[in-house]
Amino acid sequence: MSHTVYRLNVHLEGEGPQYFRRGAEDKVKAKIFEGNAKLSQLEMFMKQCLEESRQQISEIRNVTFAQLPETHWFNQKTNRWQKRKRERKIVGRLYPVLPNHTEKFALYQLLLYKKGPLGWDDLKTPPNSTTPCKTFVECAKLMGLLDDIEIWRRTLFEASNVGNPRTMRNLFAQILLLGYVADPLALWNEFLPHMYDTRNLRQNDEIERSRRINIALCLLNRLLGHHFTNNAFFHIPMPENYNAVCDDENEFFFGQNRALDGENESDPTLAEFPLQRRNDDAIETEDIGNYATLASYLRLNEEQKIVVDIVVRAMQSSPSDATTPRLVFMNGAGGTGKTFVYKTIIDMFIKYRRYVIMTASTGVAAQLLPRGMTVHKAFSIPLDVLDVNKIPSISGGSVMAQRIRKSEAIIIDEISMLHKNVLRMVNEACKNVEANNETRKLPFAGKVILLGGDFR
Ligand SMILES: Nc1ncnc2c1ncn2[C@@H]1O[C@H](COP(=O)(O)OP(=O)(O)OP(=O)(O)O)[C@@H](O)[C@H]1O
Repeated sequence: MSHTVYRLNVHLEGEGPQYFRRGAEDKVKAKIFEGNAKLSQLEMFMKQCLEESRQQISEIRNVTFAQLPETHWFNQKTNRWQKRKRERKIVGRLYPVLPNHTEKFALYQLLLYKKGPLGWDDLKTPPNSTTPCKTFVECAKLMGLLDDIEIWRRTLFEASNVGNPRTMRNLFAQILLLGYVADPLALWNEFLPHMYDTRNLRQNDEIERSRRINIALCLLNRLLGHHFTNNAFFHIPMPENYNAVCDDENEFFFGQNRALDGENESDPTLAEFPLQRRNDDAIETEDIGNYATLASYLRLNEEQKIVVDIVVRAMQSSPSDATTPRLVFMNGAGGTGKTFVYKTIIDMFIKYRRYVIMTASTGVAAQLLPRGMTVHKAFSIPLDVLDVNKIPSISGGSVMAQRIRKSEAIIIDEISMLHKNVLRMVNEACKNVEANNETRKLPFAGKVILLGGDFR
């Protein structure tokens, strides 16, 4: 190795790291409140540049932040950059910043470019100007350092010739998630007319326009939500009345809402909202008794039918009925039809509108299952499963808790690959979110548990 790499932290104003020994938290907190917090390496670089400019000398003023470590080192004791006495082979590297953290990414670009910045405002001031821009993004754009948006503009423009609002939103979400767009809001605003349905919309009807735009925002938020993020993360307005437009719970258990998603021919934004809600009481009484006539059930072989029968019988019985088994294990070598059984059960559950959570021990296995997710994700299982004192932290009002509470059955595939503590934690998660005191005492809060795997 020829050079040593010196890593440098990039942060926005007031977000610099503060290092302290355990026990000194209060001291550090007080200093921050007094405005006397220790300056970070970046802040000290800018401060020393300012000092040099006042003294009319140029030493570190001639270099960028990333070049600084080649000639200087940061003395932790004095909290200042100091000139190296001996020449050393060192290269400075800024810790990378993801482009979707737009302001920080713009700052990162500016730091790579600008030599001897005199402060935050100086960093925001383009060359040949004396007035700082409002944001780093604005400045970086003026300086031509952020031009990645062009490729996405062209992509969306091309798509807008043929795409309907739904496909445009899907594409837009993909671009946000994978394309690292520097200014998502500008892109959204530019293509907004293509993101919601404008058919039969009178030109002056602003109320109706806002309603449709809000629905488009809801649907975009939901698309992003599938990837654990939301509009706000990309600086795009959050929708109003999200729950009235998107019934996420319904979608999670029973699949896409046709009124919202099934439209190739018609756009969802024309649908009447809020949607008519299902009557949950009616669902509870829906009869699962004639499941044996379902086409998917009839395709099962005798052994597969036994498993499905046990699961259905358990669902039809009361959770407190100790005579009916509720904890089912399906053992079978690879390719013997376990997934086929899960799929049949899921089809059945969807048909009879009963709630089930379908999981597998690994993401790859989960992908093969309808609506599959990993056990860790479904029950917020901590990574360190060996710690017997750990329990999943699920807040009672969270979406996750509601899903678990509603579910009558839980399927876990590839069980042989899971540590026993995971099952313990699933059991605890079920009990912790259960509202009924009696069912809470039962294993897995009385839910039907189907485990499948191959222990050979
Ligand atoms: N009753 C059935 N009727 C028709 N095809 C079936 C039936 N059961 C299983 N199959 C088919 O057999 C193949 C293997 O089944 P499946 O994927 O369900 O096995 P598996 O036990 O889940 O395997 P693995 O453990 O490797 O995931 C699949 O193509 C599936 O469609």
